[in-house]
Amino acid sequence: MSSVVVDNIGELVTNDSAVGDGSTLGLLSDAAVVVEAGRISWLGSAGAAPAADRRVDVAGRAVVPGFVDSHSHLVFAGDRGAEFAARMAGIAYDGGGISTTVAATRAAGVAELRTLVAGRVAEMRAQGTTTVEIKSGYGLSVADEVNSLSVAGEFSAETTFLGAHVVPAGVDRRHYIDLVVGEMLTACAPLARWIDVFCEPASAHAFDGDESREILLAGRAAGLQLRVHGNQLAAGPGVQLAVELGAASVDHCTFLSPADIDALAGGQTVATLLPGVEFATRSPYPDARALLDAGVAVALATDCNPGTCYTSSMPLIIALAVREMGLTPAEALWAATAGSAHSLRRADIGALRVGMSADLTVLEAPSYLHLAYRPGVPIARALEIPG
Ligand SMILES: N=CN[C@@H](CCC(=O)O)C(=O)O
Ligand SMILES: [Zn+2]
Repeated sequence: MSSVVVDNIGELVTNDSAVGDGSTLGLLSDAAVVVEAGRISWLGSAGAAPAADRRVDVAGRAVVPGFVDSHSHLVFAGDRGAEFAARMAGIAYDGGGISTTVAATRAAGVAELRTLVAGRVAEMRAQGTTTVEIKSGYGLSVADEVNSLSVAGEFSAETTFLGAHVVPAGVDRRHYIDLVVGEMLTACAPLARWIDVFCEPASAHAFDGDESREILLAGRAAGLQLRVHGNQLAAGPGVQLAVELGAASVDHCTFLSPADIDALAGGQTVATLLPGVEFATRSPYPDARALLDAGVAVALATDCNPGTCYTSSMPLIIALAVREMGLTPAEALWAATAGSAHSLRRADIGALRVGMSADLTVLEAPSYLHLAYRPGVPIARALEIPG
């Protein structure tokens, strides 16, 4: 079997406190990583690396675990730049613009959607993301949700059925929920690992607590694991429902009550924060410090979508988490890698250890600190390891 040594790593972030400096990030300086068949077979001091068939010299750059973007809506067509401009002029986001994207996505064929998603995934990889979760949710008919998930599955194993994104325009609410938990779920479950629901109290577009519970339980009965969009537009039932049902993740968490934080601290559900959304909707940022100080597991993701946050950049999200939510640079990097992997219940990504996937991101920098220190500068890229 052919082996590759990635050598001359100035600073290696492993996310393994058992190695290196003993910190949560498990920092090693002057390090090397040996890769065989896509897995890490050795890592340690560069001088002690075993012989390998090929060598990639990263010339003293920092290497971090590939970013895990655990929340994205990449399967869409169309553009909502004008909606963004209106929001910057003071119009609040309420989810109503989703119907614009649904119309454009339905009008696009599978081939066009495939091309669009391929471009977005390539854009993410060029910025250091090595795993991306991809949701449906802009089809909202049986055929269009199936098409969206089929395309998503060509690019990721982390596919999420989000038929319960909004009630489509002109469709009776109860009729649509029956479709989501019935024929649509039956058709989509074989194409997805996860089910998600946009849960908001008293929203014209999203689903309330009882509706969300019904949809999530139906998804679980169909073999899907649970994720929730919760507490994005207002405080509400999303977070506590997610914890009660043992969802892997509740995402947004923009408006949290003390009881929400207590529930998260006592449960198994990761709080996935999406600060690009607050940035692009002029909303208050979630109280990340309160979550971390309460011992809640926190992840970071882009939420890349055409409405609330059209960025594919995990480095931007890390910079926002540090500057706007008070995470330390180390907490932010951990949340964007190990934290997000945990939110996907994946033990093979998000850290660099022997046996784990060799998802390495190289930085045009001597230290991971530059991810937040140099916002907007394209310093991160997923490392291509020669086969
Ligand atoms: N809130 C629900 N869904 C997306 C936005 C969808 C859109 O506006 O197109 C989100 O995560 O913010
Ligand atoms: Zn989302």
